Amino acid sequence: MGKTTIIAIAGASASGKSLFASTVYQQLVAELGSDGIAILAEDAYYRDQTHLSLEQRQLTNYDHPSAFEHKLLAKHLQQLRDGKSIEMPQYSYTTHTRLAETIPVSPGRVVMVEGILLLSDPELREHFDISVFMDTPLDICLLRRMQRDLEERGRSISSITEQYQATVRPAFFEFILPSKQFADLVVTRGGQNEIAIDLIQSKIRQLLAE
Ligand SMILES: Nc1ncnc2c1ncn2[C@@H]1O[C@H](COP(=O)(O)OP(=O)(O)O)[C@@H](O)[C@H]1O
Ligand SMILES: Nc1ccn([C@@H]2O[C@H](COP(=O)(O)O)[C@@H](O)[C@H]2O)c(=O)n1
Repeated sequence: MGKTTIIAIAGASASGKSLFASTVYQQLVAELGSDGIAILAEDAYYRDQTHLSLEQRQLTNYDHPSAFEHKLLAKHLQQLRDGKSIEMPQYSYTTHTRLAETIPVSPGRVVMVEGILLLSDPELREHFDISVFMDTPLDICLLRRMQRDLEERGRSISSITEQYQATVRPAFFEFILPSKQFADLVVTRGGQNEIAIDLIQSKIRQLLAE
């Protein structure tokens, strides 16, 4: 196998990171097959909290770097680069814990990883060959997050608004926005930016052809 390229996709919560990553992935997989290209989620590396009660887990700040096991993510990225398979954790936003089952991820020529704090961690940044920042207006992110958290993450309007004001918005200004300077490509209009999707896909095709 040739050299591995690791592409990070960062940005605010609900800025469209996973939609962007999966759009790029699905179109390429249709052309190239699933060998050679893999997607990881930073959210899968939220710390396991099974030792805490549900009430205690609800008090965790999920927008602070300390909520993530970035060292494990860094180790997994290095293993994929070294041509080794990894077992990616799975995470539940309902119980705020890791699931017992992991997902095997085979090494590929291209690894995409998406998450809010990827570019804010200097050690993680060392692993990225290409960094993308989704620059979606924060009010749009909030609207999308509300709808998603209500429909998919079992949250109430009051818990969404409390969490947003207590941790999500402050962390955006403290950690996420300052990390934009480390991006090679800043993407506006998220998953609807077909030019940006095309650019990343062309780069990936070029890498896979080398
Ligand atoms: N350009 C867009 N137009 C409409 N809805 C979008 C767009 N981008 C993302 N969404 C929706 O917003 C929500 C959050 O998007 P997602 O990609 O999961 O964000 P992130 O991974 O950054 O948290 C999802 O429900 C997704 O379908
Ligand atoms: N138990 C958890 C874990 C995380 N969150 C929120 O998820 C956001 C990151 O995921 P995105 O898909 O939105 O990028 C982050 O802002 C956390 O607040 C949560 O609510 N509960």
